[in-house]
Amino acid sequence: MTIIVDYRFPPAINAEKQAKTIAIGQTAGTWSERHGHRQEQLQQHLGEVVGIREEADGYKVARVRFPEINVENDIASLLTMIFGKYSMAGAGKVVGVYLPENYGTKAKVGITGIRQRLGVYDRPLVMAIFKPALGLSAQDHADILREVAFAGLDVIKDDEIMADLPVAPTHERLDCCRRVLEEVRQQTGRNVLYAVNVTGKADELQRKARLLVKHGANALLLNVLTYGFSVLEALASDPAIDVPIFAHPAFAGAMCAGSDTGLAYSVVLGTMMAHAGADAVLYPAAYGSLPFDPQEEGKIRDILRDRNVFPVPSAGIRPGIVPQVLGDYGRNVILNAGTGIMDHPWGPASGVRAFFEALGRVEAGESFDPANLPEGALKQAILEWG
Ligand SMILES: CSCCC(=O)C(=O)COP(=O)(O)O
Repeated sequence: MTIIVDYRFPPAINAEKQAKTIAIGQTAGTWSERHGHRQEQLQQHLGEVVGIREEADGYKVARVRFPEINVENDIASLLTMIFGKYSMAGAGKVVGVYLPENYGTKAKVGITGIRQRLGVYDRPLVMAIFKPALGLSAQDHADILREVAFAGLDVIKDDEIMADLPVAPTHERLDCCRRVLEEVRQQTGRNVLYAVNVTGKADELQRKARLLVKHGANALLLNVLTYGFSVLEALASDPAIDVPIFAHPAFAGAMCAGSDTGLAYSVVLGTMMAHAGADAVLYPAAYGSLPFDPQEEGKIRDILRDRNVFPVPSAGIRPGIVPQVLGDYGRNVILNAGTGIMDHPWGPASGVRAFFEALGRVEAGESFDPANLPEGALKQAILEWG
C-alpha cells in the first residue's frame, strides 16, 4: 500500500529538484554510493516522484509516492514523513494527500451514529455554541441550554476558548447541563447532544474525557490542532469513550493560511481529521465571517462524508444563509451558529426557531425576501443580519 502526496510549487522553484529532495530526504534521508551495500534495505523505504504537472498559472504540482512501511498507521508519523523537516524549506505547499482506505482511525459514531442518537434522519441538524465564550458560570450554561434545547436544538457545544476554568469548571458545566438534557428528554422525548470541551495535558485530558463520559457526557469537543492529532486518535480508539467527538479547527490557519507554504485546509481539516477518528469536523464556511475558499470547503465536505464524518460549516452562520448552505450541502450537514443563535434580537430560543423556520421555507421553496416573510423569529433574524 502506498501514500500519495501532491506538493504545489510556485513558478520560481525547481519543482522536479524539490520533489526528488522530498522523495529521498523525507524517507531514507540519503541515497548515495556510500550506502550501496544497504541498497536493498533502503530501496523499500524510498519515496518516488510519480509525476509533475504544470497548472495554468505556471505553478507545478509534483506527485510523490511514499511506502506505507515508513509510518505507524497514525497522523503524527505520517505528517513527519510527508512534510516534517521539509516544511521549513521555503515555498512549497501540500495540496493533496491520498491514503489507503484503512489508514488511521475510523469515526466510531460518525454521521449515521449521530443521527441515530438524535433520532433525526431527514433534515440538517441545528447546532449552537455557548456565547459569550467566557464569563458564563456553569449554571448560566444550563439556563441558556434550557432555552435553546426546548426550542428544538439538536446539538450544542462549548466555545473552544472555554477551558477547565474556575469560573465554570468542566465537570460543573456538565453536571448542570446534564440535568437540563434529562428534563428535555423526559418532557419531549428528544435527545440533545452537548459537546463538552475536553482540555488538559494529554494523559490528564484522556482521563478527564473518560470521566466526563462516565458522568453522562454524550459528546465531546476537542481542539485537535492545538492538542494534537494523537490526542484525537487516542480518544477515538478508546472503547470507554463511546460518544461522538466534534473536532474544532482552532489554529488551522497557522498551518494552512499561507498561499505557498504549509498544508491545504482540505488536507488538515478533511483528510487528516477523517483518518484520525473525528465524528464531526467544524471549519469556516465560505459565506460566513472568515475568508475561506469555496473549493477547499467543497473538498473538505466530500472528504469527510466519504468516511461518514459530519461536515459542520461554521463561523458567521445566520438563518439568512440557510438556502445557500442547503444548496451546497443538501441534508447531511450540521448548521452551527454561535452568535447567529445566541444574539438573536428576541433571545437564543428565537435564534433556534429562526433556523427551523428557514429550513421549512427552503423545503417549501419559499422566498427569504423580508417583504414576503411572516412576522416571526426568521424575519427578525433577516432584518438584523440579512
Ligand atoms: C472557525 S469554525 C468554528 C466556529 C466557532 O467555534 C465559533 O465560535 C463561531 O461563532 P459564530 O458566532 O461565528 O457562529
